[in-house]
Amino acid sequence: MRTAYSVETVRGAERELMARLPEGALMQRAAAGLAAACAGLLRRTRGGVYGARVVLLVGPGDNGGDALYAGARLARRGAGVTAVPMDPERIHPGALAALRAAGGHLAPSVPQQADLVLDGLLGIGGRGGLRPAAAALVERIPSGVPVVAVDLPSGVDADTGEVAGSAVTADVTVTFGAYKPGLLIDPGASRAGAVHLVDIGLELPSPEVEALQHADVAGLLPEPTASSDKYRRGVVGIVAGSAQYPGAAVLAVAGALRGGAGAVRYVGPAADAVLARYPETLIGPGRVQAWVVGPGLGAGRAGEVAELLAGDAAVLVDADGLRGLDETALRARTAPTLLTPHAGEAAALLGVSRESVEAGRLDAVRVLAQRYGASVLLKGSTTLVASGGEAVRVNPTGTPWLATAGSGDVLSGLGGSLLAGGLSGADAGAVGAYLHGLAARRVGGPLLAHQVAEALPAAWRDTRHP
Ligand SMILES: NC(=O)C1=CN([C@@H]2O[C@H](COP(=O)(O)OP(=O)(O)OC[C@H]3O[C@@H](n4cnc5c(N)ncnc54)[C@H](OP(=O)(O)O)[C@@H]3O)[C@@H](O)[C@H]2O)[C@@H](O)CC1
Ligand SMILES: [K+]
Repeated sequence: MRTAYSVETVRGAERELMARLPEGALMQRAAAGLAAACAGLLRRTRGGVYGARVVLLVGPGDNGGDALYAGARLARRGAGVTAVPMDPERIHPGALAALRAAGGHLAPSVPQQADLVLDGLLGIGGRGGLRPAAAALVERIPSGVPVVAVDLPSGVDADTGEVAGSAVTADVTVTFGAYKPGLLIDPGASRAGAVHLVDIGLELPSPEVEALQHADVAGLLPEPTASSDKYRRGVVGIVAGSAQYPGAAVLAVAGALRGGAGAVRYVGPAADAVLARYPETLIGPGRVQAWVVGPGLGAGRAGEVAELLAGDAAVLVDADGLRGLDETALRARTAPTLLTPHAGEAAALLGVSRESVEAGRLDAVRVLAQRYGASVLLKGSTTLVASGGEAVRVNPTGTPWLATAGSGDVLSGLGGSLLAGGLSGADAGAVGAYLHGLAARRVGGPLLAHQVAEALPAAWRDTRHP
């Protein structure tokens, strides 16, 4: 599991640790880890540190201090180090002295000949979009030169991954003490490059955000045992499709058949289309452990959704099923409920604009989960899953190719199948999103939704081989 902590939590842990350590010790730990990561990168790109041209972009706070101290360490190993301050009047004095003592120097503008650029403009003290002086330096980063972000790429909001205006795009981010949510959530995540965590000894409470990894998923997947039969492995029922959208039913069944349930039952007007493609499907009402309701349902079928939500099986509600959901009925349920909106559907559920959901996805998914008393999977470039007061799960396996017709239908069937296999709403959402993304990456792009469903068994096996 990869865990991430808010700025407030990191600052709290940092205060506690600092009180027990000599002054400046934490910054030295950070700088040592940063310099080691830079030296490793320079070894890979040009064979070593000696003679390398290193440029430091230096902000007014401790993030700039980290960059300067790391620059001093690289200078002592023979690099030529130039520091470009955002504001020459505000620069960490001790760190600047250390750089100068090691042979580094200050320059007023960004040299265009460089082997490595360190972005030490802003770390967890950054607020809002980059101010003009910072943005001007970022614009001058020479293209084609590797960029290492110090703690996080400047311009990325540490707590949410939001980017207001310009931001650094790094090849590597060396982060201190803990991952920050903004390194796992887009658009921040895609600005961070490969993230390298330097342990500086912080003691942290439970995380605000987490991302499953292969081993976590493998541990949660419902595997059959010698005593399993198809009913014990769970039956998932699919209420999807309409005369207008029969394909949604086929794709939801396609996902459900690959999610580990022992049987898939289909209820709705697209039975012929479903059977033609998947003769394994049971047709018509019957007992199930979990329902999937919504994909391709069309308008005017809210009664069917309400009926399923009044029952005692787990329910995954997607797409058209999400229209006009009754908050009180949802909150009264005792079986797992998983809602899987995209940003537009989430906006309708919250009564806000789509733009405001897109701009604050972490908040939106938390509020939805709280308001509806359900687990909520918010689809998007980084899919998020929230449930009660638990850490929000960030899916690390997505690919932009998944933004294609029908891929959400496959995900809903898969998630329902995992619910039928006994997973909680949050686990079914997070594991479903993970496998779905992994399967899509296996297919590559451009992809078709049914290919993602077909690649699910291979993705499932992949989680066993890290
Ligand atoms: N936590 C830890 O355990 C450890 C933390 N360490 C390091 O300390 C870093 C945090 O340092 P920090 O608190 O000094 O804040 P930092 O990120 O340098 O920025 C503050 C400065 O930026 C400015 N500023 C703000 N927004 C801006 C904007 N949009 N555009 C432009 N400027 C903006 C703001 O200006 P002001 O608002 O004051 O005018 C202020 O001067 C952390 O990320 C890590 O690298 C390690 O050394 C040790 C272990
Ligand atoms: K930075």
